[in-house]
Amino acid sequence: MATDTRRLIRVEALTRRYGSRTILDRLDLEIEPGEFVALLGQSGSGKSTLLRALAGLDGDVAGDGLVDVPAQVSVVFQDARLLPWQRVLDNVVLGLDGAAARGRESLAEVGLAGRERAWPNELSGGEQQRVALARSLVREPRLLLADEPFGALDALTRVRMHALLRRLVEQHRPAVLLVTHDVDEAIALADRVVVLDHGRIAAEQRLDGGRHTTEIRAELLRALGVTGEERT
Ligand SMILES: Nc1ncnc2c1ncn2[C@@H]1O[C@H](COP(=O)(O)OP(=O)(O)OP(=O)(O)O)[C@@H](O)[C@H]1O
Repeated sequence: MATDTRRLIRVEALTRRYGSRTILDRLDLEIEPGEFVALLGQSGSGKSTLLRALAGLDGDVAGDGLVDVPAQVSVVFQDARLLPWQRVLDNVVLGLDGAAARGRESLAEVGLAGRERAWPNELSGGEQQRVALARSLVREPRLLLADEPFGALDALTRVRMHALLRRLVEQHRPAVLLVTHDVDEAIALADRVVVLDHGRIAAEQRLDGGRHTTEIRAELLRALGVTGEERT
């Protein structure tokens, strides 16, 4: 059988403009199947714009370039975006016919077995994000896009969610693009960290165990424009 050498996700010379402002500037990015890429960048650097482009959620935005992504893409946002009038299980399998059993399995995977019939407002913020993850994973995405999914959670819940996400990704092996403000979160979770600056890639670091993470962290912070004095 011929080896499929295609890259799973390919962005080439991607440009996006809002009015006269160029937000993404001839950006190139490739993500391998199953690779976990974290995207860092100062506020306004274009992270969410890139994610929206990959999700196909920016239909009427001006720009050009190539976006080549697989058909099965799931997106998780900072807020869980559950439908308040649908029970937890119905939120997970929304739009999928005959998927209740798979939905239950997904809920069990995120630690919410037994909460299928709860209403979203009966769940904590962290639990709602678990439901959002279950909703994504039940669709078996080849690409999982996550825009600061843990940004609104407390530190302890965030650490738990990191472990959960790592486990789910190991099991389901989607490629992941995670937008985050948190350098340590990026280092903890990703195979590769990419820093965006004014819509271009300013730095890239692989977490393949070859180098010490303190060194990688310092380089990422430098690329983010954090001065030595500000570093902790
Ligand atoms: N719909 C829009 N109309 C006009 N300008 C927009 C729109 N969406 C985003 N922008 C602008 O594009 C720039 C990049 O926004 P984007 O949300 O991609 O940045 P970001 O890196 O995700 O920032 P943050 O970390 O603060 O979420 C910002 O300056 C923003 O004001």
